[in-house]
Amino acid sequence: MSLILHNHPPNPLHTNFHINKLNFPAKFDLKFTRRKVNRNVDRSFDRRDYRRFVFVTQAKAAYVEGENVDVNVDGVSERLLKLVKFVTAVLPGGKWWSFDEEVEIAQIAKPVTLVRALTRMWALIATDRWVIFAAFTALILTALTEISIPHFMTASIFSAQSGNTTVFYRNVKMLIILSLTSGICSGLRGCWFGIANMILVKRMRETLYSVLLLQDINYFDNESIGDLTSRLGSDCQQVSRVIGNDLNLILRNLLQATGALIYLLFLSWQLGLCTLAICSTLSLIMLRYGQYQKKAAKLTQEYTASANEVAQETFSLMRTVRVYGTEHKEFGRYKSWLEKLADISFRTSAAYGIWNCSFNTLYHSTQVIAVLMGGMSIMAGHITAEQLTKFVLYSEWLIYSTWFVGDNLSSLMQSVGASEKVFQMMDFAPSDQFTSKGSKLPSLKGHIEFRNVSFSYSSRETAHVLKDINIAVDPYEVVALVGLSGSGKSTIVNLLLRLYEPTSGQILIDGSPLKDLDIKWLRERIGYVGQEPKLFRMDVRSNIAYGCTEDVTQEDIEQAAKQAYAHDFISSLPDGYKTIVDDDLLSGGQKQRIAIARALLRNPSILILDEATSALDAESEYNIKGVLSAVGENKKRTVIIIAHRLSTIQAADRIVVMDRGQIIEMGNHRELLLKDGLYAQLTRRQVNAVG
Ligand SMILES: Nc1ncnc2c1ncn2[C@@H]1O[C@H](COP(=O)(O)OP(=O)(O)OP(=O)(O)O)[C@@H](O)[C@H]1O
Repeated sequence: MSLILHNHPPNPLHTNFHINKLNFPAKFDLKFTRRKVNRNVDRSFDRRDYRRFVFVTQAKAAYVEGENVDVNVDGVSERLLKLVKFVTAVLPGGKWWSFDEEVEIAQIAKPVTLVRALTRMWALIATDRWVIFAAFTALILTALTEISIPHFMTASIFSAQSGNTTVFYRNVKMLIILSLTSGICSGLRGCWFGIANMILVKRMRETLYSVLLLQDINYFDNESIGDLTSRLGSDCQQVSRVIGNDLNLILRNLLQATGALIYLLFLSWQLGLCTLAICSTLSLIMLRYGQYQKKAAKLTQEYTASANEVAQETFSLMRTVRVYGTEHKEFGRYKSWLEKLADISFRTSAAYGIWNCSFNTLYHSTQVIAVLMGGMSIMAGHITAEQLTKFVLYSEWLIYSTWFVGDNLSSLMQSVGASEKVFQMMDFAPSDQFTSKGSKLPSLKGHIEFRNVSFSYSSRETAHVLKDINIAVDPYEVVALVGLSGSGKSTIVNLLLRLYEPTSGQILIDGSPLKDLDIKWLRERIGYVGQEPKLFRMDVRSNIAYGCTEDVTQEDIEQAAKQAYAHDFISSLPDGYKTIVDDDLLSGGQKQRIAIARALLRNPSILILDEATSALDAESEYNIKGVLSAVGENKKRTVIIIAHRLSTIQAADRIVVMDRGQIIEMGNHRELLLKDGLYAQLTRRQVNAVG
C-alpha cells in the first residue's frame, strides 16, 4: 500500500474523520487523535506525534486492505518522499495545477460548449447579421491579401537580383495593391467586429437585465446584489469578446495558416509535412492549455463576483463599518477573495509560461529544420534559394498563425467559460405573475379577505411565519396590525401585495382571488409605504411621481406633499422639488414623508403603511395621524397600517393583534384595552416607557 505524507502536520480533525470512516476494530483505538482534536495543531503536533500518526494510519489502512506494511519514516526517506511529491505535483498535469475541487464547488451552471455559446450569441445578434457578414468579408479579404504579400516580396527581391525589370515592376505593383487592400480591409474588419461586439454586449445586458427584473422576489432574497451586478458587468463584457475579438482573430489566423500550409506543401511537400507535424504538436498543447484556461476563467468569474459582493456590502454599510471600526476586518474579507484570485492567476500565468516555452522551442525547431533540409535540397539542386526563402517566410507565417490561433482559442475558452452562468440566467423563466393574464375589475372598492392563509418563506420553509390567518377588511376601513417584532405583520402585507404566494389558503380582493387579478392593474391601485423607504437618485418631484401611471401636474405633486407634511421641507431644499436627492441626503423622517406623498399621489383604493411613521418626529407623527383620521373620515380608501408606536393607531376602526404568526386579538382601541390582553399590555408598557 502507498502512503502519502503531508507537507505539514496533518489536521487531527481530518485524521479522525478518515480513520472513523475506515471503521477499525477496538484494538486500533483512536485515543491519540481524539486527544489532539482540541489542541492547537501547529504547537501540539510535533515530529513524534507525526510519526505516531503515520504509523497508526498506515497500520490501519493496511488492516483494511489486509496487507502487512513495513513502516519506515526515517528523516531521509521522509524528505525524499516530500521531494518526489513536490516534483510530481508541479510537473504538467500534477496536483498543483488542478482546479478540480474548486470547480466542483463552483459548478452551478450547466457546462456550455463552444457551439452552444455561439448559437446563443448568434440568436442575440441575428437581427443585425449584415454587420457580421460585412465583418467576415473584410476578414477574408484581409487574410488573403496578407498571406500573398511574402510571395510577391520574395519574387520582387529575386527578380531584382536576376535583373528582370518587367517582372520586378509587376511584382512591386502587386505588392502595392495588396498592401493597400490589406490595410483598408483590416481597418474595416476591426470596425465591423467592434460594432458587432457593441451590439452583442448591449443585447446581452438588455436580455439579462429584463430577465432578472421579472424574477420572483424569492430570487432576490437568495441572491446578492454584488453577484448580479457582476454578471451584468464584467461577465457580459467577457462573453462579448468571443465575437469582437477571439473569433475574429482565430478565423483570420486560421485562414492565413491554411493558406500558408497549402503554399508550403506546394513548394516542398517533405518540408511542408515537417512543419505540419510541428504545428500539430503545438495545436495539441494549446488545446490542453485552452481547456485549462476555461476552468480558470470560471473560477475567476466566481471569485470576482464574490469579491464584488463583499465590496458592495461594505460600501453600502459604510456607516456601520465606521462606527464599529471593522475596516480592517472588511479589508481582510475582500483580501481573502483577492488571494484566491491571485492563486488562480499564479497557476494560469505558470501555464502560460509553459505554453510560451513550448511555442518558442517548436518555432525555432521549424527554422532549424527548414534551413537544414532546405539547404541540403539546394545543394542537391532540388530547390532554388528563392523557393527556400519563400519556404522560411511561409513556415514562419504558419507557426505564428498557429500560435495566434492557440492564444485566441484560450481566450475564447475563457469567454465561453464565463458565458455559462450568464446564459443559464438568461434562461430563467419569468415569474408567473408576468406570464398569466389576470382579470381587471370594473373598479376597486377595497374589500380584502384572508381565508385560512398560512405561509413560510422558501428560504426557511420549516419556519411557519403565518398560521391560518382569517381576516376580512371592509372597504374604507382603517385596520391596524400590531404585535411584537417578527410576529408576521409585514408578511401579511407582502402577501397582500403579492410579493409572495401563500403556502395555503386564499386571499380575496373585492371577492376575487388575488391570484386571478391582473397584478399590474391591482398594484396601480395600491399605495404602499415600506418600513425603510428608499429613494431613487433623481429629483424630489420624480421621486414622488415614481410609478404613477397617470399624468400628474406640479399642483398634484405639491398637494400630495402637503398631505404628507413634506411640502415645507421640500420647499426649503436648494432647488425645491427639482433638488436631486438620494438615500443618503435626507433624514429617515423626510424620506418617509416623500414616500407617503408618493403613495397618496396615486389616490389609491388601498393604502398600506408599514411602520410609515417610525422615523417621524412627534410633530410630524401628530400631523400624519391627522392625515390618517382624515383618511378614515373621508372614507375614500381602505387603509392597512402597521405600527409599533401604538399611539399612532388608536383612531383605527379595528386593531388586529398578532403573535407568532397568528391573530390573537381583534377590536377597537377601547375594546382591546378592556380585554386586557397583549394589546393592553403593550400599550401600558409604551405609556410607562414614555412616563
Ligand atoms: N425574506 C424573508 N425570508 C425569510 N424569512 C423572512 C423574510 N422576511 C421575514 N422573514 C421572517 O418572517 C418572520 C416574520 O417577519 P415579519 O417581517 O413579517 O415580522 P413583523 O411582525 O413585520 O416584524 P417587525 O415588526 O420587526 O417588522 C420573522 O421571523 C422573519 O425573520
